[in-house]
Amino acid sequence: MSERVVVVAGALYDGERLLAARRSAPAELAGRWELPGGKVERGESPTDALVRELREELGVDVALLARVPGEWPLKPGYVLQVWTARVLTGEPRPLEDHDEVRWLGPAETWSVDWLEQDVPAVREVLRSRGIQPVPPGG
Ligand SMILES: Nc1nc2c([nH]c(=O)n2[C@H]2C[C@H](O)[C@@H](COP(=O)(O)OP(=O)(O)OP(=O)(O)O)O2)c(=O)[nH]1
Repeated sequence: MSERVVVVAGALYDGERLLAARRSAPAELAGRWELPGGKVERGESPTDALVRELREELGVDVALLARVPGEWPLKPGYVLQVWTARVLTGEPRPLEDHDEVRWLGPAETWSVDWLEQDVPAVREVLRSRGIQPVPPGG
């Protein structure tokens, strides 16, 4: 039986602004926006994995703040878990898997083309921050 793959992602905040990252690969996801992160490796804790992924992908050291309640299905066998975080050192830049990063103020949250599977997670991130979750297109 195949194991469930946990993908961990960061909702990085700078004040009220949330960081979105545009994927450059694989082809079917390229151009769409996501919360940066990656797969938890065998023997690694989800939080260690997230700190590692954000260092590799964005060149930043982060402090994780809180787990956003819930988890969201991605492709079959994959689930997404999200933590809010803030940058301790570095300025996020796209080093791996992404070709652009953007800080989004509350009114700009839905101005990027999020991966469909990320939309409920982003909505929950906003709710956990006490921001009225205006739906995409709303
Ligand atoms: N990081 C991340 N991945 C997501 C999100 N939404 C979503 O469907 N995915 C998918 C894309 C990938 O198929 C998978 C995560 O893999 P990844 O490629 O980011 O992870 P990784 O760095 O550990 O992978 P790898 O390149 O080492 O294989 O989950 C999201 O918000 N963040």
